[in-house]
Amino acid sequence: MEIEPAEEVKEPPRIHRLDESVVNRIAAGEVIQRPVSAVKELVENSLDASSTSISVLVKDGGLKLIQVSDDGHGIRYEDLPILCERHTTSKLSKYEDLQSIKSMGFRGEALASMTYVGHVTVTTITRGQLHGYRVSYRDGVMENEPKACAAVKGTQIVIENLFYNMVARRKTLQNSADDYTKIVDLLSRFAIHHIDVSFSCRKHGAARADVHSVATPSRLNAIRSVYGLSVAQNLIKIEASDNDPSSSVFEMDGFISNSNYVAKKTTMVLFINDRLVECTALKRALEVVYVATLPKASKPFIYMSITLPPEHVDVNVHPTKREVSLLNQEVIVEKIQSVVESVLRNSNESRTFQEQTVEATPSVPSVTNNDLHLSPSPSGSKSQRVPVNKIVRTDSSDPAGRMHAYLYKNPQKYLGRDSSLTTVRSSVRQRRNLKETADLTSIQELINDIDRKCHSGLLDIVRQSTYIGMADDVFALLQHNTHLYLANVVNLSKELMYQQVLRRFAHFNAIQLSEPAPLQELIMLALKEEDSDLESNENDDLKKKIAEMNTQLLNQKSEMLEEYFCIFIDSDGNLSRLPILLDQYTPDMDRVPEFVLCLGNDVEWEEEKNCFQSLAAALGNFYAMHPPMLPNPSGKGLEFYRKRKHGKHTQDGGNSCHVADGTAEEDEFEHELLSEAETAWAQREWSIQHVLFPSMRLFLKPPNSMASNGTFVRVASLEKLYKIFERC
Ligand SMILES: Nc1ncnc2c1ncn2[C@@H]1O[C@H](COP(=O)(O)OP(=O)(O)OP(=O)(O)O)[C@@H](O)[C@H]1O
Repeated sequence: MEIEPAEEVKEPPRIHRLDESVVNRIAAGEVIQRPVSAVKELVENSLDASSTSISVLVKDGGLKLIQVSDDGHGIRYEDLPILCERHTTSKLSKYEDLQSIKSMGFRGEALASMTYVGHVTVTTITRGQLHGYRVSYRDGVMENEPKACAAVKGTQIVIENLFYNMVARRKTLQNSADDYTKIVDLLSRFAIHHIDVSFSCRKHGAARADVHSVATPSRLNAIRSVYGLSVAQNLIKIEASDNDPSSSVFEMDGFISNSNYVAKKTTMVLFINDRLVECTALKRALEVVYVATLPKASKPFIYMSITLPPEHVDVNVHPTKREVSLLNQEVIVEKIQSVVESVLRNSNESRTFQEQTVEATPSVPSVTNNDLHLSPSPSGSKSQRVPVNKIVRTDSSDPAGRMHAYLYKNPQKYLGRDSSLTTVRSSVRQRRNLKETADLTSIQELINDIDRKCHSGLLDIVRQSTYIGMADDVFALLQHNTHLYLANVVNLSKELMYQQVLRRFAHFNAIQLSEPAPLQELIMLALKEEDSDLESNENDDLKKKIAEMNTQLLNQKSEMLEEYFCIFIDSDGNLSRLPILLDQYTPDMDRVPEFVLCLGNDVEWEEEKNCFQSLAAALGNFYAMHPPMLPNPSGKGLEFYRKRKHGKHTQDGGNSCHVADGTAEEDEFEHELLSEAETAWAQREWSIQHVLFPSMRLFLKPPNSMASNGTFVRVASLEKLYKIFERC
C-alpha cells in the first residue's frame, strides 16, 4: 500500500513592526503621488496662510524643482523644528473640528510626506520680523538649525529631487508626459476661483508665465485672463440654491458654456466649500444635459462653486483630498442638473426673447441668469442630410402601403379658408417687429401649460425608471422601484416631440433634405393614400384642387414656418428642410406627405397661440416614434412578406413552383423590402432606447391625461411576483 506523502505544513510568517521610515515613505507616496500633488498641497498651504499672491516655479516637470512662494502670514520660528514632522498642524486640534473645518489642510501630513520623498527647504518670515529663517528637512526632521536670512513677506517652499528614493516612480514619471501641463491646469483652476489672489506659474528658465492672473473682483475677468476670450465670451452665469433641510441645503454659483462654445473635452472646475475637488457623478450628469439640450453637442466648460453647511461635507475620504463626500449627494446632483438644463434651454430662448430672468419651475431651485453672455447662433447652422430615397415613397399604389390613411375630413372648410390665409402671417410679422423688445408670450404660455399640467407621479416614473425593452410594437417595459410598467412609446414620443418644439422654438438645427420635395406632389400622394379605394376622376380633380390650395397656403406661411419652426419651403414650393427636435433622431420620412397635408388641413392658422400649438402638435405627431409602415419582420410581420411574395407570383399566373424560380428582379425587390423593414425596425428600437428614454428623463413633463389614457399600465409588482415564485 502506498502512503501519500504528507503535505508540507508551512510555518506562518512572523509579523513584525515596520521600520518607521518605511511606514512614512509608504504613506508619503500615497499623499504625494506625483509632482502636481505636491504643488496642490503647497498652494493650498499658501491659501490657508491668507496669501494674496502665489507664484510657482517648476523645473523638469517638477521632478528637479518645485518652488512655491507666497505673501502669507509666515511660520513662527519656534514651530520650525516640528514643521515637517508627521501629524503636526496649526489647523486642527480635536477630531470634532473636522466637522466645521474651513482650511484646506487639516492632517499635518503634506510637508512631512514631501520630506520623505524629496529635499525640502523652507524660507519664511512673520510680520514685524527684521529677517527670515531658512531651514532644510529630510525624513521629517530639520537637517540643521534654522539660519537667519533676508526674506520678503511670507513663505517660500522648495522641493528638490522629488522621488529621488523611489526609483520606479521617478522612472515612470520621467517617461510619462510632463506633469507641467497638469500643474498649469491646476493653477488655472485655483486662479478662477480665488479671484482675490494673484497667481503665476512659470517653467524654470522661461521668460513668460503660463498662468498669470491678477486679483480682480470679476470672475469673468479672471476666466478671460486664464482661459482666454473664446471661453469667457461664451459663458452663461448660473446660480441656484436650496434650503430644504429634509432633502438638501446648498448654494451654487458659476458659469457654464453656451451653444457657441466648442471643445473636444469637458472642462469642469468644481469647488465645494472652496476645496478644489472632483465629482464624477455631477460631471456626467451635466454632460448628459449638454448632449441632450444643445444641438452642437460640444463638450462643455463648467465652473461651479458649491457651498454647503460644513457638517454636510466629509473632507476626509481621499488620501489626496481630491474627493469629498456630501450628504444627499444624489439630490444635489439632480437639482443642479435641472437648473443647468433649464438655464441652457432658456439661453436658447433668450436669444430670441432677449435677456430675461429665468423663472424656476416649482421642482427646481431658484435660478437667475441675468448676467447672460450670449451671442446668436444661426438656426439651421448645423444640418443633418437625408438621402432623397428616404424622403418619400413615390409609388402610392404600392400594396406594401407605407402611407398612413390620412383623415381628411372636410374639404369645404378647407376651401373656404381662402380669405383668412394671411391672418396669422401678418400677426407674426407684427410680432417679429416686436421681437426686439418683447417675448412671444403665447409660446411662454404653452410652456407654462405643460408645467402646470405635469403629473408628479408620472414624472417620477419617467425620471427614475429603467428601460427593459420593447414588449410589442407599441409598448415598452419599464421598471420603476419594484413595479413593472408598460409604457406606450407612441404617446410618449408624440408628447415629448410636442414639448420639444415649444422649447426649441425658433432655435432649431436643420435636417437638410438631399433633394427638395415638391409640396403639391407630396399632398397629392397623401390624399391618394387616404382615398385609395375610390378611384374616380371626379375625386382626382378635387384632390388636385386641394393640393394646389394647400401648397398656396403653405407658400404664404413659408416665412413664419422657416423662422420659427425651421420648415423651409423654397420659392418653387419645395420642402427642403425640417427641424431637429432631438439630436441623433430623424423622423420617419415615409410620413412626410401625411405631415404636409396635416399642415394645410389641421393647423389653426388664424390665432397665434392656437397656430403654434397645432403646428407643434403636427410636428409632434410626425416625429413620434410610430411603428414603421412596413410590418415588423421579426414578429407576425414576416408572414406579410411571405404572403406578399406568394401573392405576387400567383398574380403573375405562377404557382408554388414558379415561386421558387421567380425572376431575379422580383426576388431582389422582396429582399430589399425585407431588409428595409429590418433596418427601420432596428433603428426605431435603437432610437427608443438611446434617444427617447434618455431625453424623456431630462425633458418630458408627462401631462395628467397620461395617468388615465393607457399610456402607462402597471403590469406587475416584483414583490408579489417574488412571492408567487417562492410558492412554486
Ligand atoms: N505656506 C505656508 N505659510 C504658512 N504656514 C504654513 C505654510 N505651509 C505650511 N504651513 C504650516 O505648516 C503646517 C503643516 O503643513 P502641512 O501641509 O504639513 O499640513 P496641513 O496643511 O496642516 O495639513 P494637510 O496635511 O492636510 O495639508 C500647517 O498647519 C501650517 O501651519
